[in-house]
Amino acid sequence: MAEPVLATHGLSKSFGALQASDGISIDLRPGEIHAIIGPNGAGKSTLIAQICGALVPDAGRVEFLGRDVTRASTEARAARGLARTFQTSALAMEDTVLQNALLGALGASGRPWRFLARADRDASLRTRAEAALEAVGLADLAELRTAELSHGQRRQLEVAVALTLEPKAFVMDEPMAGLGQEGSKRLTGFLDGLRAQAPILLVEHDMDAVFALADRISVLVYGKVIATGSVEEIRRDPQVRDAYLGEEA
Ligand SMILES: Nc1ncnc2c1ncn2[C@@H]1O[C@H](COP(=O)(O)OP(=O)(O)OP(=O)(O)O)[C@@H](O)[C@H]1O
Repeated sequence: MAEPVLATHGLSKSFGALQASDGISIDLRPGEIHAIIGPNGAGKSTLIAQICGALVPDAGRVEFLGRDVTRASTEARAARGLARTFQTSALAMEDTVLQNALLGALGASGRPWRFLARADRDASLRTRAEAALEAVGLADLAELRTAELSHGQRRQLEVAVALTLEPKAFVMDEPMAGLGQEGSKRLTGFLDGLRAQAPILLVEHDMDAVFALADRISVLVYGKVIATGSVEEIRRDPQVRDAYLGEEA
């Protein structure tokens, strides 16, 4: 089996008496979408925060591309290719779609921010930004103000910004939230193709999307992984049905 791109080993994190992560070991393999599901308060966001570097675990390790990054900063992990997407606030709404992509490309280039004013005249940055927009299907909307994009298109733009960093793995926190049925369906189709660029660790409540996309699913309950398996294995698992899926599956 291929080496995992990203892995946690026994991650544990408490808030006072509350054990939000309880010895979590999961991995993300090349080319896959691994979905993390579980009821509200199960610890999904806490897990992602430790994987991306926003929270330091009490115990356990995070490995990315074969290296221990448990103590690395969020920025250091991002620079190595760990892309956390769907923090909509990161987009500059009054700027154009292309300017947002250029901002990502500038960040990726490591050039100082004072280059920003001239970024659109820099051929290499522009090429990188335009290629990312092309990849997510927004090339035709490059000159539009970002505020004019639909919610779904903004999420695609966030992926484009991430793509300028040439990510080795995506971590996505509820990308379908607020999209509506049509938008979710379109984004599902888009993410389906994106896994070829880099594997995706996907936290999502939308079970249609999860069942359509996931190669593997891990179920988190009270900070513990109670099951990991294929869509079929998870749908059939009596413990999972009890704890989370109920009759939905
Ligand atoms: N900074 C914090 N301080 C104290 N308790 C926290 C903190 N962050 C999270 N928690 C608690 O840890 C538990 C796990 O929360 P977390 O947000 O990780 O769950 P979640 O699975 O992402 O939930 P949701 O699906 O509602 O987003 C919850 O009981 C939450 O109240």
